[in-house]
Amino acid sequence: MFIDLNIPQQSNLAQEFFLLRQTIDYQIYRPMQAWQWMTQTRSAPDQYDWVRPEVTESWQRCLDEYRLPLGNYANWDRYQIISQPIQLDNPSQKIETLIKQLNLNFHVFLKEAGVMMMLVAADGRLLYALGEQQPGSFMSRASERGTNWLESVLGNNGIGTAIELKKPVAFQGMEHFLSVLHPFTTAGYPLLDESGHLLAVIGLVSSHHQESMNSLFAFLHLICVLVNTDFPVAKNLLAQQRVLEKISFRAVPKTSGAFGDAAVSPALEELVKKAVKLQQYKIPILITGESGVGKDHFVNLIKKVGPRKNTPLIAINCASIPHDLIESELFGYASGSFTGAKSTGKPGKFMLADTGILFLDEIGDMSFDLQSTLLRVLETSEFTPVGGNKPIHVDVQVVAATNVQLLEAVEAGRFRRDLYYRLNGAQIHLQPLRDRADKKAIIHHILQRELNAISTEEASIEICREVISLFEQHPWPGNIRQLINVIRATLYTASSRFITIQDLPIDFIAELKQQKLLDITRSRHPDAQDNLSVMSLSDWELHGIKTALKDCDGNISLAAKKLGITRTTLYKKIERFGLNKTGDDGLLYAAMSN
Ligand SMILES: Nc1ncnc2c1ncn2[C@@H]1O[C@H](COP(=O)(O)OP(=O)(O)OP(=O)(O)O)[C@@H](O)[C@H]1O
Repeated sequence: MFIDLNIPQQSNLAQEFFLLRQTIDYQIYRPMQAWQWMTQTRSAPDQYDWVRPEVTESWQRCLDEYRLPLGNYANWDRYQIISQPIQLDNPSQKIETLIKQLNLNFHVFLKEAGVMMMLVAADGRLLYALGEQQPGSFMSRASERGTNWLESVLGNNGIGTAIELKKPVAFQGMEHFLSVLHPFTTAGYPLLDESGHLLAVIGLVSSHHQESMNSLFAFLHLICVLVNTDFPVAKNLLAQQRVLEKISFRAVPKTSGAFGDAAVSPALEELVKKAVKLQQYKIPILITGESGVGKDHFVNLIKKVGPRKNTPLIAINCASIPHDLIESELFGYASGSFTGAKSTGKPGKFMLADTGILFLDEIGDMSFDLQSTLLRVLETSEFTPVGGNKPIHVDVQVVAATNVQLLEAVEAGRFRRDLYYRLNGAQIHLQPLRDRADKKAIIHHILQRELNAISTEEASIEICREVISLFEQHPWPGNIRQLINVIRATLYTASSRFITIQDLPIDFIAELKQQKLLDITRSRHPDAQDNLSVMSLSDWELHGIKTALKDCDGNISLAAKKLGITRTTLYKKIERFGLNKTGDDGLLYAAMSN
């Protein structure tokens, strides 16, 4: 089998790489000091301006959990090649075959670039390595089949840490715990099965560590995208990637239960059950909750599964009935009762709802004088059509809904107290989406539903995890209605079948920024490159400080907190970089004394 290098859409690659870079960019980079400090103090530095948190955390594991020795030597006594045969399950065997195939296409590049590509089993043992190494060197031994790359043996490294964290990760130079890896950059990309179970890791090791982490990661990513395009098993596995923010949602076969395609979590189901019971005793139900939480939708659900499921559901929007038509709308009229009336007469909503449910939507917005008319009928279940002379008795289940605080309206004299108690036989409150324990489940359900609606059999639409995570964090002031609108606007106007932040509607992006869920750089177009990756270390530091000061409007305390350093340290750095004179961006930081 020859693998056709069918490179996916460039725009997707650019977007994914942009997302990836965000995870490996430093604010300030000073691993040498950090490493020396760690070897002297036997503790990982917790100041974020030294090394990235991933580095600190992995060093901490090396110290506390694996108790690796410190110093200028590798953990040779535990570094070993495990000789017993490596049993691979089926998917890993397929991946190994694939990597061998990729060798046909990459070996020249690997050789020229001094990069080793490795396939490592989930237990940390190396299965296969491509690329040439100097005989007798550390790397030539570490690339033998069976070599154990786990963190507990070689300290943090792209491969072992990817196994530990089950996410793509890279380390360069002195970010490695063991000095034997200091001359290298290591990167690893885990392949997971659909349930998140680790199958193997594809790793790269480069001997040119300076500034090479980004390009190594990009190359690794390219390999994995190629795996993804031509390898059905891996396609599903890679779909689960977290840092690559790859597929999290794709269309699945449609299923429909008692509630159709509604998002019904156990909590909502409980409320439906309660409402069904209330209907059995014909107790008026008052549904409350913010706009868009699904009050209307809820009424449809309780009709679907309640005792009145085969009877009419008649809805009245109490806020919009014209005042002079209210009586005829509600009670109907007898033939010829007024000019313009139909000669046959017309049944009103109460009549139409007989034996079924009468839904009084937006009851809190009903005008005060109409409230007494309504109260009268609710009390007797009887009404007389306009122009008629015989009262009519009806059997209706009354359900009202409002997003107004009705009790407050009662206190303020805008809503009749007696009507309030008449409607409020029992109250069902639908919480705003942001407060619901089942918020994520609802979001996921609706995403899935909308994806199903738009995906075709041939082509699925996929949504990157970062977008989903923003959805999960957003407070959704417009509740489920807003959620549906944003999802639809995103899906229907997306530039490709892989949805990223760039596809979100502009007004929603603005809302995310306002909520501080998205910073400006995260929503920038992926093609907007900057030169951050080729800055010197002190440029990094300066850049980090300036950015923090700007973000915090010059507030020293906040900026120091953001940078993870003390105010005194920040003042010193400001002085060192001459930021206490007027900066090139016109800010005089020295004037800030907070
Ligand atoms: N559980 C749910 N599953 C799927 N869709 C839902 C669910 N709840 C609400 N929706 C959808 O959310 C949107 C808003 O719901 P609905 O109109 O019922 O809200 P509301 O609380 O009545 O709003 P308002 O007070 O503004 O009238 C509708 O499109 C509805 O279909």
